[in-house]
Order: sequence, then structure tokens, then C-alpha cells
Amino acid sequence: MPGTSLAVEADGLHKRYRSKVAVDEVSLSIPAGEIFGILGRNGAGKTTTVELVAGLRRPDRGTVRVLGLDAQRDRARLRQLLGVQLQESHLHAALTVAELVRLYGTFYRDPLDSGELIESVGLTGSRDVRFQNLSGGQQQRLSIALALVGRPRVVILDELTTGLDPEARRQMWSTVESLRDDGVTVLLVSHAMEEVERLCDRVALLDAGRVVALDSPSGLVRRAGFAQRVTFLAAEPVPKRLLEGLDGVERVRADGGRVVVEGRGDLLQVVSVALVRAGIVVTETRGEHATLDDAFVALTGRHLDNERHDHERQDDDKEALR
Ligand SMILES: Nc1ncnc2c1ncn2[C@@H]1O[C@H](COP(=O)(O)OP(=O)(O)OP(=O)(O)O)[C@@H](O)[C@H]1O
Repeated sequence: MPGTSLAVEADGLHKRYRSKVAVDEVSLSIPAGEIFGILGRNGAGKTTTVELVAGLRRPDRGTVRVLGLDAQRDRARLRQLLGVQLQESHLHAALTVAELVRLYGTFYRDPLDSGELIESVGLTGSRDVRFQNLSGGQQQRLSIALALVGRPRVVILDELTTGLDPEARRQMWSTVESLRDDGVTVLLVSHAMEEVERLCDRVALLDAGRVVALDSPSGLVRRAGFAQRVTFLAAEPVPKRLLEGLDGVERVRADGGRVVVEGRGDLLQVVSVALVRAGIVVTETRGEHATLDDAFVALTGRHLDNERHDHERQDDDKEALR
């Protein structure tokens, strides 16, 4: 990328744990100032990838440069420029929030003001609470504060908002947006599509250790192959031909007892009118835009949210259409 300075350059990263290949030939080029997402199912290799980028693990093959520094050889210098919030933090349980923020501040040349930082992650009321007595969500906020205390130029956030309530989640999102305003590069690991769609300039979809697609969120959504989806439950099987002949309809299928119509244009309106005219009674009608999950399904045949979808029943599909 001529003319653009790269914050992260990962080339051909490969990491195996015994017989398990966790990261398989992953290459990433992330320009400075970008919010870059890594999205994938549990076990896809997201955490291992960012641990390799942070120099916390050594790749079996491949190289990583962060702000021009080698992630392995230049670790000491990189530590001053990189902030890392990983899923599991091993912090001194007996220290309070304020003590931990001040302690971590001493590792850096020009740390943020501890009071302001604690306030920005919503922990002012808990500043004197020991780490061991914080709730999971509070521990999470603290780990984000500790990733930011050294004014890093590159920040790695792993599962930024997992376990946070909606208000705390929005607060974290605006913290990330203000990092962007300051020109900080953010590497954001997530399996929350909404978060990635809202925050990220570009996203790598990771599956089984490989990058299966890399694009802007809207560019990825286009790979779903359709723009709109309407789903509903019908009292009796719906003639497939009725729906397939409608304007804008590209695909009609059944899923878990629901009828699913995919296509483009004003699909909800077109489908609803046709069903009413045909005298077909339906309930729970929903109109949705295609999502990153739809793109992931189109690319890999599986849903992003393995926990929610792997248990879905597939055997009653035939009932909904005729
Ligand atoms: N220290 C380790 N030893 C052995 N196997 C590991 C280790 N860490 C991760 N793995 C395995 O490597 C694969 C990738 O794990 P990783 O944690 O990078 O994935 P992830 O996408 O971050 O998953 P999650 O969303 O569940 O955090 C998984 O199959 C995992 O079980």
C-alpha cells in the first residue's frame, strides 16, 4: 500500500498446538488508524492470531511487524506502543482498581491520568474495590483501562464487550470510537456481529485458522448473495411456487418450521401482500437485512454463532412448504 503506513503487517502466520493447527497461513496488512475486526466462531483461531501479533506467542512460521517493529525481536520497544486486552487477565487479586491502574501506568513513559481513565471506563464508583471483588463486567472494563493506560498507538481488544450489559457495551464502543478519532489502530476480536458492523473499517472472517474473507462490513454482507430476508410461520404448508414467482424473490426455503424468502427490493411488502391475496394466514413475520452471519454462512456453510445455531432442528423443514 504505497503512501499508507502500516500499523500491522502479518505475513504467512502459522501456529500449531500439538496436532491442532490454530492459525493457518494468516496474512494481514492493517493501515495505521484503522479499526480492524477479526470475526469467527469459537476456536477459529482469533485469540491465537492476536497473541501472535502482540508477540505473546511465537509463530511456527511467518513474521509480524507492528509499527515497523518485529513482534518477537523488538518486544521491549513494542510494549511501549502496544496495548493488549486479552480475554483472561491474571491481575493481582488483592489490589484495587486505582492501585492497578497506577501500577500499570508506571510501566509507561507517559501514562494517562488514572482518575480520568477510570472514569472513562465507568469504574469511578469502584476505584477502591479490590480486583477479586469486582464483577465480571467490571473486571472486563478494568482490563480495557489497563490496555489503554500507556497511550498505545496500536490496541488489541479481545472480546471487548462479552459479559457487559447494553449500557456498558455502548460506553466501550464510544471509547473505541474516540481511539479512532485519536488515530490509534485497533485490532478488535469479536464474535458479536453488531459490534463489528458498527465499529470496524474492515473485517477478516476467520474459520478453522484461515482468513476466508477480508473486506469492509458492507462488502462482506454483499457476499451473502441477497439483500433482504423475510421469514414467517404459516398455519399450513405454503406453495413454494407462489413465493418464487414474486418480484425480487431469489430463493425460497424452509428452516426450522419457518418459511424463509431471500431476495431484494421491498420484499416484506411484496411477500405480505401475496400471502394475504392467497388467503394464507401467517404469524411472526419478520423482515431483515442480510448480516455478516449470512455472509459467513454463504462462505463456509455454517453460522458464526455456533452455540446458538448448532442445536437448531433441521428435520421439520419440509413441513413449511409444499
Ligand atoms: N494453549 C493451547 N493449547 C492447545 N490448544 C489450544 C491452545 N490455545 C488454543 N488452542 C486451540 O486452538 C484453536 C484456536 O483457539 P483460539 O483460542 O485461538 O480460538 P478463538 O477463535 O479465539 O476461540 P474463542 O472464540 O473460543 O476464544 C482451538 O481449537 C483451541 O482449542
